[in-house]
Amino acid sequence: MDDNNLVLIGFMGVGKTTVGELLADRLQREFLDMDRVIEKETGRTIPDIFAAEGEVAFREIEKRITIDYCRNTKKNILSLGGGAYMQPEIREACLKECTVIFLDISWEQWLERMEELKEGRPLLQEKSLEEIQKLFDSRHDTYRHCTHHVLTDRTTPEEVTEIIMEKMS
Ligand SMILES: Nc1ncnc2c1ncn2[C@@H]1O[C@H](COP(=O)(O)OP(=O)(O)O)[C@@H](O)[C@H]1O
Ligand SMILES: O=C(O)C1=C[C@@H](OP(=O)(O)O)[C@@H](O)[C@H](O)C1
Ligand SMILES: [Mg+2]
Repeated sequence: MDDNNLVLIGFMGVGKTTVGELLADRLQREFLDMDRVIEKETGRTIPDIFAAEGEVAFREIEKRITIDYCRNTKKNILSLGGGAYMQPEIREACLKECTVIFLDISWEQWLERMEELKEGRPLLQEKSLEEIQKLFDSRHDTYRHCTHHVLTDRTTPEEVTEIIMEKMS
């Protein structure tokens, strides 16, 4: 395996943070959840940033910090926030500098998990189900521009980690 960062992308709640931690353990690499990095660097929680400054301001902070980590670190496992990859500059930096793993999930399977995901995710609290499904569909067209694609339906985080390990070997 090369020294590239491994970047996990996919919709809110698909398992980027959970799988990222497991993967880092298996590979003996450092794990960085970009939402947590943003919270540490700004001294505020993600919901606080959305509430006080709005989504546009959050996206600017997300862009600056995510691109910095993609370009200027090596050998880490980075889990991105679900919307980060929609920003062309972030996508370009990820595809140029990192190995990008798309964790995919069907809408039906995601719906089963939705209620437990609302806490701490402002977009899931403020949007209707119809709006969330539209966002889900449109984002999936963009996530497909990746290095590796892993469907996570009916698969445990440990199994998803194993699938990624096989793809990397
Ligand atoms: N493969 C999976 N199967 C079932 N539940 C999962 C799976 N991956 C993650 N989860 C659960 O879904 C929730 C969201 O996971 P998380 O890793 O925070 O997602 P993300 O970082 O992509 O938003 C957590 O409660 C986690 O335990
Ligand atoms: O999809 C999105 O736009 C967002 C996803 C969240 O991260 P997770 O994908 O880890 O939930 C977080 O960055 C923020 O609430 C916005
Ligand atoms: Mg996460």
